[in-house]
Amino acid sequence: MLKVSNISFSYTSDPLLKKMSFSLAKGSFLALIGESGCGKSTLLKLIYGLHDLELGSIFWNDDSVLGPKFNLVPGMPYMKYLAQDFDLMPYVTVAENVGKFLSNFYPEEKERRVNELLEVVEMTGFANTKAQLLSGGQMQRVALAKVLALEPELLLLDEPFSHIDNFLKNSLRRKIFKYLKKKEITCIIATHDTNDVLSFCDEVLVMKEGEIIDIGQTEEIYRYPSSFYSASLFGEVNEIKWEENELFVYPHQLEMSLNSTFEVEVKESYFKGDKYLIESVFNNQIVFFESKYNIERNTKIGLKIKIDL
Ligand SMILES: Nc1ncnc2c1ncn2[C@@H]1O[C@H](COP(=O)(O)OP(=O)(O)OP(=O)(O)O)[C@@H](O)[C@H]1O
Repeated sequence: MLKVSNISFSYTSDPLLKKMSFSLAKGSFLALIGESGCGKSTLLKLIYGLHDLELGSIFWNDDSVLGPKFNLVPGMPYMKYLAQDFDLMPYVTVAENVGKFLSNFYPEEKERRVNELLEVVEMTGFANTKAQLLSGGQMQRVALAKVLALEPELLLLDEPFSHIDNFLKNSLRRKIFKYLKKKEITCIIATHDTNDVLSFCDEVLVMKEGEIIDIGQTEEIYRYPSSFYSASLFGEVNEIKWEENELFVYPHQLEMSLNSTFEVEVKESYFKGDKYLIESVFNNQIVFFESKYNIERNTKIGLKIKIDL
């Protein structure tokens, strides 16, 4: 189990992470989400031991994570951290990069393992290509294979699919997360991509200005976000203020209704493939809802909130 207790950290005189505490069970996947610059990468680096904590402690089971002041080689041996810059050796092959941390003592076992991982990241055909000749997305896939090579107990991923095109992303994501579950590798993933979060992560931690503002099971946080900020990290959301009430409602939770007094005026329709996202106005507030069909600008439509959210 990972136990982060009361940690604080800053790069400058401004505090960045403020007394953060949470824990994560073995084998669980946690998504770190929050606006750019809120400290997600820094939190991953602290968990890995790349910076010294100012306050608090981080434990993986009974081992305390040590920063560079106390650890000659930064980074804890049973963890792997995939940074946004991939950290590949450019002049050696893909296979050598992936096998960098594997022992040469058992060459057949090493080759088998490298091939297995190249298969997971769908890079088998590039085994003998020098890393410098790869595209950004291919480099990212090799970097993923490399951090998996030694089967870490805790894997820390910083935007791991950001350079991978949509064509490949979905199947790759399914393969990687399935592999991690099978191996019971605990995983923390900093991401801006809600598809990483909703389908694959068991838990979500929402960060804002260096603090945890929501943490819990993914479905719970999605359905009952504590703020507009948390909800909007999952996509478009409406903050509907009505008399004394304030509600956070996703566009798919609204439906058209003939007799509703909640009447909006349509401003724009955005084609989304299987539906349109309609931008409308109600009491000077922007309201997004979904429609099967395009709706003309200035049309007045009654809406209601679906009972079964
Ligand atoms: N080595 C550093 N020295 C000084 N400031 C830094 C350093 N690394 C990051 N920062 C600053 O700390 C803040 C948090 O950065 P961090 O990369 O942790 O945020 P993030 O939430 O991961 O952002 P993003 O989503 O854009 O990747 C930012 O304001 C950043 O400029």
